[in-house]
Amino acid sequence: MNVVEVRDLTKSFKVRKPDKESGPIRNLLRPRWEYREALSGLSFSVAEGEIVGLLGSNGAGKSTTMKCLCGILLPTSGSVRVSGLDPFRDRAGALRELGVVFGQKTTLWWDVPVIETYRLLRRIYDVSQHDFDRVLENVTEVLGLADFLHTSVRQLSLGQRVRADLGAAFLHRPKVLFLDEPTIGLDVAAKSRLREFVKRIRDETGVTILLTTHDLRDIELLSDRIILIDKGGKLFEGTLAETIARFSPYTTVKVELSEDIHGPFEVPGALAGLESPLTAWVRFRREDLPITEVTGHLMRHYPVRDFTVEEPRIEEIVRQFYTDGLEIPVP
Ligand SMILES: Nc1ncnc2c1ncn2[C@@H]1O[C@H](COP(=O)(O)OP(=O)(O)OP(=O)(O)O)[C@@H](O)[C@H]1O
Repeated sequence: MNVVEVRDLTKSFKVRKPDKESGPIRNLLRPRWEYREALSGLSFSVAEGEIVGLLGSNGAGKSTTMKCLCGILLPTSGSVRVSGLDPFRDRAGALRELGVVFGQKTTLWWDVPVIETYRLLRRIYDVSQHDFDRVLENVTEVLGLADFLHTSVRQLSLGQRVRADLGAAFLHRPKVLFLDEPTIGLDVAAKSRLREFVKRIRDETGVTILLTTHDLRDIELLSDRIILIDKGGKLFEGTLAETIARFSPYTTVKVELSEDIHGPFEVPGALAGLESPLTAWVRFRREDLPITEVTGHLMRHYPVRDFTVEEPRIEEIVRQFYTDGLEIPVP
């Protein structure tokens, strides 16, 4: 079942059109307007229990999509549904179904202990004391909140604050979590802990997660599937394995030889060559040539001391998308 549905979503913003001919006073008093299209017919869906990474470079339309999904922005056209509800027209209903965490902003009250915000949220969401106690026990354990549940938010480290935010987003047991840059600004250890928590929450509760992030490790370690957007439209969507197969269909094997070879270094059906007298490489399309065939050929025909297989990484593919666009690489 799809918990998030986005269909032909467009969103335009009315913005002042700078008129260089007119002076600043005239621009202020008689502004001219134009429309900036942030989303231009975006469609995607997220199934129950999935973690999907929504990716795109700056200005691609990720935040605008998230805001439409939270009911903060009214789409210009198209539709969004969260658990079957229109988040703009039925905001209260939709908000019960979703929890939101912004890595850059907190939803917690700054001056009061974390537990006090949680108690207030219990009343806002009308969660029974029994359910609240059960979920609180669970998030405290999963997110490791016990040490700072009674500390005011202003005294927390960034990593603790984001974990407390995650707990707050989860108190009413939403079906969907929107995580907007959840690991931004965290150090390596805190990032890694937070990723573990997110994975554990999903595995233990089956919550559906839509994630935007610029951290490519978040994508690699958390997402089941990615959706790449650019200029407000979808460029590609697929599981991590599909993305790798589509955009990086080649594998490279680095070979260490135990002695010089006389003659060329060749593997049928692959590109291959010597890097130095005792090191060589083989590059081949995984779809055309099984790796066992390549390694078998190497072992039979060359004095191989060791070899390493370099599989493509999703991180590299997305990095390439950010820098060069989506071209299928040629070996
Ligand atoms: N309130 C607004 N008024 C005018 N234009 C806006 C507004 N919000 C977003 N935009 C424009 O819409 C486009 C998409 O912006 P959006 O913030 O959704 O991108 P993003 O993918 O979240 O970028 P980033 O990674 O930098 O956060 C951009 O061109 C942006 O300038």
